[in-house]
Formats: sequence, C-alpha cells, structure tokens
Amino acid sequence: MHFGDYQNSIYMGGLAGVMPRWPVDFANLKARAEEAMSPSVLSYVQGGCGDEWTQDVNASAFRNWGMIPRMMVDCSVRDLSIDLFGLKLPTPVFMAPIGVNGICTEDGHGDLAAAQASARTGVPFCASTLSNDPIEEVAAAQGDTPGFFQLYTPNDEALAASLVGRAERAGYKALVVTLDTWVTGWRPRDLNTANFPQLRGAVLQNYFSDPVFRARLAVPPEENPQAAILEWVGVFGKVLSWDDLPWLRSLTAMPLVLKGICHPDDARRAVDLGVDAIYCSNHGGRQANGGIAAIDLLAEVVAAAGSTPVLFDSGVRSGSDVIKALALGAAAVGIGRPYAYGLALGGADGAEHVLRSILAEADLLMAVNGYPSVSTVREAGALRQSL
Ligand SMILES: Cc1cc2nc3c(=O)[nH]c(=O)nc-3n(C[C@H](O)[C@H](O)[C@H](O)COP(=O)(O)O)c2cc1C
Ligand SMILES: O=C(O)C(=O)c1ccccc1
Repeated sequence: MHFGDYQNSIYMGGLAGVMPRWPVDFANLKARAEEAMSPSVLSYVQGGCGDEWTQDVNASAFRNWGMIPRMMVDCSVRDLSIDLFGLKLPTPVFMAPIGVNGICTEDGHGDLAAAQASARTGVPFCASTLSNDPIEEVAAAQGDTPGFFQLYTPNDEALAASLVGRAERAGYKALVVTLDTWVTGWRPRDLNTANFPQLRGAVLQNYFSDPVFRARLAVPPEENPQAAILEWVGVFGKVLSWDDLPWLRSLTAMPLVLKGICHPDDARRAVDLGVDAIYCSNHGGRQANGGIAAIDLLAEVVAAAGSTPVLFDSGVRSGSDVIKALALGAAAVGIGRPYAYGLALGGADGAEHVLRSILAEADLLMAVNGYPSVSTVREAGALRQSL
C-alpha cells in the first residue's frame, strides 16, 4: 500500500458506514488520549519542564516555517524512502525513544505494541533503555523493520557495555546515546503529584534482566524489588563529556548517534570526533525549560554537521511538520508523543494509525507541492514566515 492510500481507505470506509476509529490529527488525538489515559501516565507523557514553554514552542515554531509549492511536476508516484546508516528505509520517519511506552497500554506491553507498529509500517522504532519488556523481546517484535537502541549511559561501565552488547546481538542497527538526561528535569506536573513511574518499578526490565545489573544486587529484583529500584536510581545516569566518546565508540560496531545536540559547535565537535549521526532534539521540552524551539535550530545544526546525517525530533505533530523538518535538512524525523497517545488509545493498532496518518499527510503534501522525493523536499527548502 502506498502511504497516501490511507486517506483513500478512510474515505472508502466512510462510504461503507465505517468511520476511522481514532482522529487523524494531533489535537483531537490528544483530546481522546486525555480521556483514555490514567492520570499518572498522562501526566508523565504529556508533561514537560517548568511552565512547558519550550515544549509548547517546539510545536508552535513549526508555524514560523513555510514551503513554496512547485507546479507541473509529475508527482503521480512519490518516493518517501531514505538511506540511513547504509539502510534503505521506506519512509523518512522513525519512532523516537519513549521510556514509558510499556505503561501506555493497559497490558503493560506497550513496547511490544510499538515494535509491532514498526513491523507493520516499516517505520524504525528507537527502543529506549527504559522498557517494560527486555530489548531482546522488543527486537523480535520489530520483525523485518530495522530498529535502533537508545542508551541511557549508566555510571557502571560494565553495565553500559552489557546493555549495548545485548542490543547489538538482538540485531539493532544503530546506537543512540542520549546526552541530555543524566538527571531528570524539573517537571512540575509530576512533582506536584509525586509521580515518577520508574520509582514504582515500571519500565526497568532491561536492567532487571541484565546479568551485570543483577550481579550488583544482594538478592534478585523478583525477591526485593525495592532494593533493585534503589540500585537503578544509583546507577542510572553517567555524566558524559567529550572525553567519553572514544569509550562509547569502543562499545559497539553499530553506527553511533548522539541525541540532544542543539548547538552547531557541539555538532561540529561530534562530527570531528567521528560520530555517524547527530540527533538534534531538546527532548520535547522535558529536560530544560527556556530552550529555543528545536526546529528553529535545525538548519544551523545541519550546516555544521556537513555530510553527517542529522536526525530530528521535538514538536513534530503532523505530516506537514515532517516535510518542514526534511526541508530544513533533517535526514530523518522522529515522532514522539503522538504515537504514545496512539498506543494509549489502541495499542499497536493505535500507534500504526498515528504513523499512517502522519505518513499519508506527508505523502499527499509532496504530491500537491510537486516534491516527488525526499531529496526534492530538501532542495525546495523552507522559508521563515513572519506573521
Ligand atoms: C513520555 C516520554 C518519555 C521519553 N523517554 C525517552 C527515553 O527513554 N529516551 C530518550 O532518549 N528520549 C525520551 N523521550 C524524548 C523523545 O525521544 C523525544 O525527544 C521527544 O518526545 C520529542 O518531543 P515531542 O514528543 O514533543 O515531539 C521521551 C519523551 C516522552 C514524551
Ligand atoms: O521521561 C523522560 O523523558 C526520560 O527520558 C527519562 C528517563 C529516565 C529517567 C528520567 C527521565
């Protein structure tokens, strides 16, 4: 099925009296998810730092950018595929790592559901270190779709090596090291309700199943979960510096990606030190409030990265946002909160629906705007719109 055919399938379903099960746009999806999710999970997923200014401008800043359509271009067939890490991917989109996918579905297996949505759509899933199911099982559920593994670097180097080795053996195709979260940001929604799911033992299965982590415990997590959770708190975050990059590199033969780079100088430094890709993101405004909208920083990071690919997320809500990020130079675009809402509404089906809606809009926009391929989107670029 071509990605744009999702629209046709919805219209045709309507003729037969069947309406889409979930909204195709973010605002209505979010409203539905607000009704469906438990207050605790909703607060964790929806919340951000401080008064959520950065989180809000991440999304609204897309409105400052616009495209110019080209006419009389044969766009009857669009090619949404990209080459990344030597992989041929059918779309320029991936699922950003979300550490609480597991608890977004009622059965507690949201990571497997996300992986199934990835398997069905060909959209790579970047699996978080925080997971309710071990990486090996998540990888198996991703089917033939390549996946990436996101590492929260623990302060125990042997544990870091163990997690990365497991990911590599499970078949992951890239290692994404998140730089901006060795400590949790100031999140009033969660603080006001003392809401931190990890402290209740959620989403720690990659640790609890790890031989190096288990060797640190006097008794197994199954016997004393509380002690295992406290051990996790102590080991979770290593303060990384540029001097750690050779060590990170030495952990794996997988392509190495640094997530959280927003400054062009940091991008240059990472490229000089030989990383395979930059991941421009401010963690969806969940780590530091007051930061500039990530999309407004993308073009400069791309310029600084030269020929090194730049992945992007933060504030992507629609197919139009995907196209704008590509036009500003992103090599691939990460979807975050929207698919988490999809998981909460309908598990793998819900997440698949969200991805298909975003991809259908992106594909149709390329059709109407005269962009037959992702490279033509890039060539067309996007302009700043002063309102
Ligand atoms: C609930 C939630 C959990 C997240 N967990 C992780 C994580 O485990 N690892 C990580 O690198 N980023 C994590 N992120 C950040 C996302 O990968 C991504 O950067 C962010 O969602 C982009 O913002 P947006 O969803 O508003 O578009 C998380 C984001 C959310 C919303
Ligand atoms: O909630 C998050 O955004 C996140 O990535 C995280 C993961 C572990 C600890 C703290 C924050």
